[in-house]
Amino acid sequence: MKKVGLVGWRGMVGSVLMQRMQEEKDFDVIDPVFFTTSQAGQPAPNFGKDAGTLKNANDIAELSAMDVIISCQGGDYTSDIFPKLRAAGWDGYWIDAASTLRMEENAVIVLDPVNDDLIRASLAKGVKNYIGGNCTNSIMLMGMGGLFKAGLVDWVSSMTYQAASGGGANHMRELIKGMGVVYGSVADELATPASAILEIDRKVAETIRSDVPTEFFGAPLAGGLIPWIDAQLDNGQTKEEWKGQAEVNKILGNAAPIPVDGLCVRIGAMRCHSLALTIKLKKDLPLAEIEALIQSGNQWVKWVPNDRAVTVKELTPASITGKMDIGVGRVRKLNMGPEYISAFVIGDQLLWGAAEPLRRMLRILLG
Ligand SMILES: NC(=O)C1=CN([C@@H]2O[C@H](COP(=O)(O)OP(=O)(O)OC[C@H]3O[C@@H](n4cnc5c(N)ncnc54)[C@H](OP(=O)(O)O)[C@@H]3O)[C@@H](O)[C@H]2O)C=CC1
Ligand SMILES: N[C@@H](CC(=O)OP(=O)(O)O)C(=O)O
Repeated sequence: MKKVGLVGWRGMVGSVLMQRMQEEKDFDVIDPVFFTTSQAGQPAPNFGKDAGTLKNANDIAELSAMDVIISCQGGDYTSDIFPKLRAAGWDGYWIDAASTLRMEENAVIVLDPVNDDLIRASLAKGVKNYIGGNCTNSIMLMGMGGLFKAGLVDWVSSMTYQAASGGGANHMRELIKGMGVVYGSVADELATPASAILEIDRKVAETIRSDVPTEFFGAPLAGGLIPWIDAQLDNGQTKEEWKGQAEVNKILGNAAPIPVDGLCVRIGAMRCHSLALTIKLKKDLPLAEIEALIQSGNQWVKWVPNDRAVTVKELTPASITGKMDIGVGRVRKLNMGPEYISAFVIGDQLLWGAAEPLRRMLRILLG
């Protein structure tokens, strides 16, 4: 059995990965070794198999004994440890959730329902680094992969609605605390049906401006939104927006890049990222044909007809959270012309957006 080192297993992405690996019985077919940067020597978790004690995640010799390492520990860890490991001659497979290595020439961004061919060709060529994609891009491609595969996409404008979990566990907690603070500011008035709505609104606005916690997001998210995600680039894009075109085209292995751009916005959802897409197709196709192509993308596409009742029930974070489904709906032709379509794509950003592509890459390696 292959020795698989797991780093970052107790973090948020790592915990979802452990949950999925248990569900899919991945631990039955590996020899797991758990690493930590802070708890070395303590008992390792037991996911159906005794794994002894936690090893030091900064110990290059311990890491070098692994056939495969999966890291969900974050970009700083990757930047520090990965070069040292390779410099020490380690030749195993590195699977990572962090963005650090994604655009490196010797790394593949993994999303096998979309780029299985590229992954297998890279394995055959001896590539050893397999990196999970940005959550928003992975969800978009899981939803619209059928159209990309058919070579029909001329360009994509991608406007996103990204959940708090994209920032990490503390950001999710801050969102919930903020919701509580907002509610608390008008709890008495809400209990009194006769109270004036404009007074409630005034108090809520004042609370959002001054009392909602902003330590992690830097701005109030509860009852609002933040139209900026990640670092500022010189060209006016955010880093999150830059990743759209760069990563999507790398995942697809495109020699001629398809333009992908738009604005990324943080909203008060817990762990579902959504995208409102405008897609320019290369030709005018009947809507039924476009719908069939999208549905054929992969088995996780959950097609939602462009109908009010089913859309408000099925194409929402409430419906999609915690599931492997990628919801795709609101598909229709736009006024701009017959080649222009809209689509709304939604997925759990901790599943397909982070953990799932990593465990599926491990399965590909195990054969
Ligand atoms: N959040 C997201 O949506 C996505 C994240 N990623 C990548 O994954 C990386 C990890 O993200 P995320 O899982 O959110 O990070 P977390 O902050 O939840 O976990 C990272 C590490 O923090 C340490 N840690 C310290 N205190 C605790 C605690 N109380 N509970 C659990 N862990 C603790 C653990 O390491 P130790 O055991 O060594 O102390 C853990 O492995 C990111 O940096 C990013 O590169 C990728 C895609 C999406
Ligand atoms: N930046 C994403 C989450 C994330 O971790 O992305 P990446 O893996 O590209 O750093 C978000 O905030 O929603």
